[in-house]
Amino acid sequence: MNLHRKLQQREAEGKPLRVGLIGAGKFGSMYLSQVRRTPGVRLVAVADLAPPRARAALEKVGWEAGELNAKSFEDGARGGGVHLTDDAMAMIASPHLDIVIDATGSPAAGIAHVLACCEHGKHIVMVNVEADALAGPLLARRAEQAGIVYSLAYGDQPALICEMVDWARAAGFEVVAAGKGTKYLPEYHASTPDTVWPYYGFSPEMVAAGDFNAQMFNSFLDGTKSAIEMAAVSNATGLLPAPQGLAFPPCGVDDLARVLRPREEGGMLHHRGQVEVISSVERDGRPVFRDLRWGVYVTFAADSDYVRRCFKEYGLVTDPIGNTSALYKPYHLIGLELGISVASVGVRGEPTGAPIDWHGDVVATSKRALRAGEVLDGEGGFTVYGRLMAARESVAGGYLPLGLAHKVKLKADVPAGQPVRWRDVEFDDASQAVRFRREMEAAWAGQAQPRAA
Ligand SMILES: NC(=O)c1ccc[n+]([C@@H]2O[C@H](COP(=O)([O-])OP(=O)(O)OC[C@H]3O[C@@H](n4cnc5c(N)ncnc54)[C@H](O)[C@@H]3O)[C@@H](O)[C@H]2O)c1
Ligand SMILES: N[C@@H](CCO)C(=O)O
Repeated sequence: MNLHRKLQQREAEGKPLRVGLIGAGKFGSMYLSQVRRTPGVRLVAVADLAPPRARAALEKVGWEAGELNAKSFEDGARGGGVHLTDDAMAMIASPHLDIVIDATGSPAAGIAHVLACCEHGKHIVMVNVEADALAGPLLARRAEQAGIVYSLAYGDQPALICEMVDWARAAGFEVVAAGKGTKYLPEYHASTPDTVWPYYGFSPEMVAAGDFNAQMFNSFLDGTKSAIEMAAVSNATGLLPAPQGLAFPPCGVDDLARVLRPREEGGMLHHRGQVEVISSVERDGRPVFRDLRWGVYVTFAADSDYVRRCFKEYGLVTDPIGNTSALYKPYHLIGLELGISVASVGVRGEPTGAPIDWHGDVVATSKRALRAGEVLDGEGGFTVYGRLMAARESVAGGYLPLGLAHKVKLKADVPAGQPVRWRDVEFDDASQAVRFRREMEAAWAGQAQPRAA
């Protein structure tokens, strides 16, 4: 690991990485708290729909009011403080920064931001995994053509999983499964922003003292974020979802190698090389022993007597036959560790994970019986949750991607628990996000995508 040394060099040479953040919410705030302590990185500007909220976020995490008065992007780049703006597009177009971070969570805005980064030659760190799940494979292709780096965001679980998958493969292991932990019960699929906090485990005092968006956090709970994240991992690693989507098996860290292996070997996987999310609670609500609620894992195979023996000699926890083992990371640090992506992109020119093909998709699925005339309200809302599906199944079924289930009116009733189809909604053909997604569907239509065996 030499990122810190390279950043120090940048600092010493007076050539800091010049960074602009879009979206100063919870994730953005966590990054803002760390960037001021990071050598070799200069925060030039923050763009948010509400600049006063951005100012409040910066001050809350320790910035002095006097550090927030840069008059322009140029002023910010020269060290005159941070420039606050509501104009993300102007920030991306500015020649005074090198790396843009999208931490808005808005799929349509994310697509627009990446395309603007391509146009203006800015690297993009995509915290906005909602946009990545909607159109990441084509966005990454566009970024490559434009000569910029498109990177998943370290600190969120997908990039941490990509790192573990890369570790295993680069060390010569076959990856059997990879994924993350979360708190899951089947009833959470119907959760709404009104019911999220007790399920999530936050007391009213914690909610009152924090800076949380109830709809965003509900998307972490109702299965949507898990589906989005596993679509991102699938597209970035080639690991495929099971045909039924995510099964959320309850599993503790000592059981990873036993549970996350194929069914025919005694585990629960549909196939080798699968993405899966494990639950920190048993189906009856009891806590799982040594759960991985906040973490990520990879299971990998030995595939030779010699390596199986090494696993034993060096104390690895394995499945009963000693062929599969696991590594895990107990936590993800959200925006607090986003600097790893910024540094990797800025000093190495390498993403911390990026889509390489289109395998996984997230389909809008009704939380309850929906009636024609109702308006869908996107990730974590009252009407739909996201279900992971193979991209080929999603396209063949004509299903509506979750990232487009925003402010669209239903033309038909949808029974509870069913995927919504494109033909069930009135969508705006002229919108950039709809056009871009349609373009991705067309671009991949003729390509043979691998099918889970
Ligand atoms: N909160 C978490 O714990 C967490 C964890 C992992 C990943 N994330 C990811 O971080 C991203 C943001 O989540 P959050 O919880 O910080 O949400 P949030 O609602 O707290 O913050 C989003 C911010 O972006 C701003 N914004 C929205 N659209 C914008 C636009 N078009 N232009 C400029 N600003 C815009 C909003 O005003 C808001 O301040 C999402 O992609 C989410 O998946 C969040
Ligand atoms: N991914 C986390 C939330 C924030 O990353 C979860 O599943 O609860």
